Amino acid sequence: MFLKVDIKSVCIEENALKICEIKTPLNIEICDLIGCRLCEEPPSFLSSLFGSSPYLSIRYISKGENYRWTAETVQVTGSKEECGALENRINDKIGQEKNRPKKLGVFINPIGGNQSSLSIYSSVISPLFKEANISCDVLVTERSKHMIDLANSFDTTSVDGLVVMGGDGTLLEVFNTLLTRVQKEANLDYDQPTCKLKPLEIPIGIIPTGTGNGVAKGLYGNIDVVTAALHIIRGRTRYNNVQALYTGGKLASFSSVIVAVGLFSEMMFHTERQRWMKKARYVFVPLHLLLFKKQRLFNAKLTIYHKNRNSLDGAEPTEWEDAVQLEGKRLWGVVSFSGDHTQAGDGEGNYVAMLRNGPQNSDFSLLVYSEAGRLPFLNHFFQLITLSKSAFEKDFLSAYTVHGYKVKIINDDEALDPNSEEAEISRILDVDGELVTFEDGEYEVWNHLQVLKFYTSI
Ligand SMILES: Nc1ncnc2c1ncn2[C@@H]1O[C@H](COP(=O)(O)OP(=O)(O)OP(=O)(O)O)[C@@H](O)[C@H]1O
Repeated sequence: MFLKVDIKSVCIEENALKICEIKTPLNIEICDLIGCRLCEEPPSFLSSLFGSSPYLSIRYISKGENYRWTAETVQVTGSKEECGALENRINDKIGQEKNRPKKLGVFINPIGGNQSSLSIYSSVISPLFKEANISCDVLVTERSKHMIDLANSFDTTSVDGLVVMGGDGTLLEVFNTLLTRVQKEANLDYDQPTCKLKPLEIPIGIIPTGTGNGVAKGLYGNIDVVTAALHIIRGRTRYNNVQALYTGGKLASFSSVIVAVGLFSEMMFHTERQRWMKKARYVFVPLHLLLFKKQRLFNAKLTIYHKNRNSLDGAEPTEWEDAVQLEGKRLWGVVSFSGDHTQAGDGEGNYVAMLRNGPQNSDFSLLVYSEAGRLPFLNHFFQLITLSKSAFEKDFLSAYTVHGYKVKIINDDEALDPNSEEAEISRILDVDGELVTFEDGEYEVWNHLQVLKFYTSI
């Protein structure tokens, strides 16, 4: 929306900028102002005769349906002195918004999703950050895993926050590196699942330009890049939980979306090999596997941990209960994802509910799949993507809310050539869309509360 008003219809109050004498008066909260600047009409014949007319361009956040935010403009006309005075008052007010970042480290994966991160940064994100008076240190990856080096050598004390442009995989590389570094610096025994981790204090924002953008959906309610940038500009933050994966007695990775073995890791393995298909591989590979390939079932011992029910309310529990042990059942997959599936309803916004309620709740969702018909599974798969409640009510699926769990694969196929593709697939996990190998057929996943701080206002 573009609005042109006279300076006399604008007034600033304690918490809001008001624009009256228009059809629908505007009440813009100070925290929703992006920035303002004094401009002059470009020189013309008339301006050379009568002098140029200055105006103040005020940019603000407008909140639409489905959590979609846009950047709008009010053009205020008046004398140069009046406009200059209003500009100073607005900028003073914005300056009092203490949460707002002034300098950001921007980490860009140029090949994620549609490979459009760089052009989105220069045409959309950088101009918005400039309007908000935010300066940026920009780092762009040149190869796979380069983000880990970039994050590792980045001085996080030189900025107020970080911005990741890419998908869940890029975000994972950044926070895996930084969160692990924090634990090392604090000298914590972070390879122990019950070790209380130190939070990563620097806030992270995500501009969703990957293929899988699950975290952004949970933080902003959609994967619109402008909405994401406006959340970052506003500067409000929230701590989120992470899952931590342990194998071979060590911490192997954190995760903010999904840890999966079986059908989902097999899908990710083949998806990675078809990168040339770009985004289409995320449709083609799952369909091909589900419709034409034999289901790879496996035996596993699964141990589920709940919070110790004897622990005092609110106190961090120090012991854990073995609640369920599933053994001897032929499984197709074991999948955990951050957030609580019982918050699922109908529609995209549920990602928000799932993650928003997460930090107070120490549990996360675990799905255990047994053999399923192809079509019922496909139906489930698409319901799962939209987080529909009915996705979790299937006879081939057991859904739990857990604090941690352990999987021990019981390999009954001794004849498997250890160098074969089959064997390779049986040793990998899908962690936020990245492939991670686990050792001796065994791994554990535990939830860690409020250790990552994200820019979000919802
Ligand atoms: N410049 C680069 N060249 C090649 N690979 C890169 C580059 N930068 C990052 N990567 C790799 O991209 C992957 C992360 O991609 P991300 O998940 O952010 O986007 P995506 O489109 O969702 O991912 P993917 O294409 O893997 O599904 C990581 O494996 C990372 O190592």
